[in-house]
Amino acid sequence: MAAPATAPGPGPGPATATAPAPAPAPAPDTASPPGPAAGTAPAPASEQMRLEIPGDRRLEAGHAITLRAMARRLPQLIGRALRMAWQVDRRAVAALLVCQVLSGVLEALGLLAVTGTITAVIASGHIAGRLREAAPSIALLAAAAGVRAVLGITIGALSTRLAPRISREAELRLLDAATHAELTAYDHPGYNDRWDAADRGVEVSQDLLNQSQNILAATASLVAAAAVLTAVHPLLLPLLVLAALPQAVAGVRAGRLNYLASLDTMSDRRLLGLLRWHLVDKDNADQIRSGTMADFLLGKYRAAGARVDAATDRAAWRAARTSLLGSLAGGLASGLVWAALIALIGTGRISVASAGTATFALRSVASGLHGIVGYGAIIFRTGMYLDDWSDFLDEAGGHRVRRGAVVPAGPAVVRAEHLGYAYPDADRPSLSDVTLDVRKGEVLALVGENGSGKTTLSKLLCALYLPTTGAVTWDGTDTVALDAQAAWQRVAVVPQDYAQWPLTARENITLGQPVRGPGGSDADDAVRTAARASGADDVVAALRSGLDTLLAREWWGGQELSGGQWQRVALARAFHREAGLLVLDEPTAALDPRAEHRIFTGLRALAADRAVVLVTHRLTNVTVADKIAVLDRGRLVQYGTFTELRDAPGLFHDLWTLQNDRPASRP
Ligand SMILES: Nc1ncnc2c1ncn2[C@@H]1O[C@H](COP(=O)(O)OP(=O)(O)OP(=O)(O)O)[C@@H](O)[C@H]1O
Repeated sequence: MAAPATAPGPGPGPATATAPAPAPAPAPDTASPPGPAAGTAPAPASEQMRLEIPGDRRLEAGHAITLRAMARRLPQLIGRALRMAWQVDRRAVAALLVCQVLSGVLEALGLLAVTGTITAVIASGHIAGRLREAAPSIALLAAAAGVRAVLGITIGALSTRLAPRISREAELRLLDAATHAELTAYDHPGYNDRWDAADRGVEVSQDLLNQSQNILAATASLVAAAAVLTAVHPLLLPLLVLAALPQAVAGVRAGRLNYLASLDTMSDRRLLGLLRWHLVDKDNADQIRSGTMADFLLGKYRAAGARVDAATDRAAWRAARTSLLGSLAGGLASGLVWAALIALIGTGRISVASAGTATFALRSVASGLHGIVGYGAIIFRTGMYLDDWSDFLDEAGGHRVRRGAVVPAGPAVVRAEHLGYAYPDADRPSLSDVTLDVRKGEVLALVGENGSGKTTLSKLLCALYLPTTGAVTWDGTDTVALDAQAAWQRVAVVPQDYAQWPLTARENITLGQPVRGPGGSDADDAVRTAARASGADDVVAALRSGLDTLLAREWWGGQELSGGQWQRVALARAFHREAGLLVLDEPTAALDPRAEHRIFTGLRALAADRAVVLVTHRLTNVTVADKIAVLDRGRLVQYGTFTELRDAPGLFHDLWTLQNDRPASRP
C-alpha cells in the first residue's frame, strides 16, 4: 500500500493534526521486519526521533526463534495460510491440496520404480532383454516425472491466483478496521506505529501461501522418500534425520541472528523512511530549498543508512560463521550415513538395487528437510508480520465505533454539560467542567490562547470524540447514544487542516454525496449555491472544465489551487452538506480580505437553519457571534456576548486589547 510521494501516508496520520503522515518505511523483504521496536535501540536523549512502539513484543519473539518453537509454529502458520486462502477461493485451495498430495504419491512411486529399473538393468542376460524388463519401471518413472511437472505448473498457477487475493482480503480487513475505529484511537500511543507494522503484514500476507506451499511440497517429498527409505532399511531414516540436524539448527540460528539484527535496525530504518518522505514531499520542497536543508537532512540519512549497514554486516558475518559450522558438522554426519549405507550393502542387508533407490531417497529426504528448515525460518518471520496485522485488527476492533442506535435529526440544541476530556495517556485533561450550549440559528464562538482546548471542544460537540466526563447532548440525547454515522451526517466541519482530495471540483464539494438544489432543482444547483456562499464560485469559474476539473495537478494532469482557493472549496463542502451543526475551525485563515468579508457577512444567513460553532483567533470576526466562550487551559473562563466580554476585565478583554495594539504606521 505505497502512498504517492506527495500524498499523505496511507495509514492513520500522526497524533497531531498538523503534521503530515509519514510515508511507509522502505518495504521489508521477508528477512527484515518492519517498524521500530521498543528497547532495540536506545532512544536519542533529545527525543527528536523517538521511534518506538510501546509494548512491542517482537524483540522477545525474535529471541524465541528456536527449532522447537518453529516446529510448534509451522502447522499454525500453514493452517492460517490455508484458512485465509479458503476464505477467498475454496475451490482453488482444494485443488492445490489435491495436487500436493498427488505430487507426493507420485514421488514415492517414482522412487520405487528406481528399484525395479536398477534390478532389471544390473540383472544377467542380454541387454535388450534387460531393457525390456526395465521398460515398465522406466515408463512409470517417466510418467511420474511428467505428471509431477504438470502438477507443479498447476500448483504454481493456483498459487498465483490466490496470493494477490489473499493480500487484497488482508488489506480490506485492515482498512475496514481502521476506518471504523473511533477517532480517538489515533491518539492512543503506538496506534499509528502498529498500523505501519500491520500494513507491512499485508504486504507479506501474499507470501504466506507460497511459503506454506513450499513447506507442504518439501514435506510431501520428504514423507514419500522417508517411506521408501524405511522400506529399504529402517536404520537409514533415523540416521539421516540425525545427519540433517546440525544444519537445521545452524539454519535456524542464522535466521535468528538476521532477524535480531533487523530488529536492532528498525528504529534507524524507520528514520530512513521518514527522512525520505520529508526529503521528497512536495509540501516541504520549497522549505528544503529556501532553508538550504538538503545537505543537513541527507547527512542524517547517510548516517542512519551507515548504522543499518554496519549492523546488517555484523549479523551477516556471524550468521555465515554459524552456517559454516553447521555445514561442517552436517558434512561429517552425512559421511556417517553413506558409511552406514555401504556397510549395509557390504553385509548383504540390502541389495545394490535397493541401495540405488536409497541413494535417490536420501537426496530427497535431505532436500526435503533442508526445505522445511529453510522455508520454516522464512515463514516464521512472515508469521511475525502477520501477527502485527492481526494484532492491529484486534486493537482497532477494540476501538470500533460502538455507540447507540438513536438516529438524530439536525440538532436544534447542542449542549455540553460539565464536559471533560482527556486524550489517551495525557497527563492532564484538555477540557474540564465545560458547560455551554449552541442553538439552531445561533453562532457560538470559541476563543482562547493556543492549546486552550477549542478544537477539542468542537470535536466533542459534533460527536467526533466522546466525553471522558460529563456529557454532550443533542436535543437532550447523549451523543454516546446516537448512531455515529447518522450523527456525522448531520454535521459539517471545516477543520484547520482540510483535506485536498484528488477528485474533481464537484466531488470535492459534494464529497460524493450530491443533494437536490434549492426547490428540488438539479444537484449541481446545490453545488453552485454552496460555492457562491464560500467564494468558490470564482475558483470554479476559472477552472478549465469547471466543476469537472480534477483538483490535483500531479495526477493525470489535473489543476492545482492556491491555499486560499482550497479553503474556499473546503468551505463550500461544509455549506453544501445538509447539516444541523456547522463547525468552522479557523475557516478564513488563508482567505483574502474580500473573501473573508464574504464569509462573515454570509454567516448569519447560513446560521438561520443551523447551529454554528466558530473557532477563531481573529477577534474582530467574533462580532458575528451570538455567544462567545473563552477557554483557558481547558476551562471555560468567560461566556457571554461580544460587548459584555470586550467591556469586562478578563482574558477576552486582554486578548482583544493585544490584537488591536499595533504600532501606528509611519507618517
Ligand atoms: N491528539 C492529541 N493527543 C494528545 N493531546 C492533544 C491532542 N490534540 C490536542 N492535544 C492537547 O490538548 C490541548 C488542547 O488542544 P486543542 O487543539 O484543542 O487546542 P486549541 O485551543 O484548538 O489550540 P490552537 O489555538 O493552537 O488551535 C493541548 O494541550 C494539546 O496539547
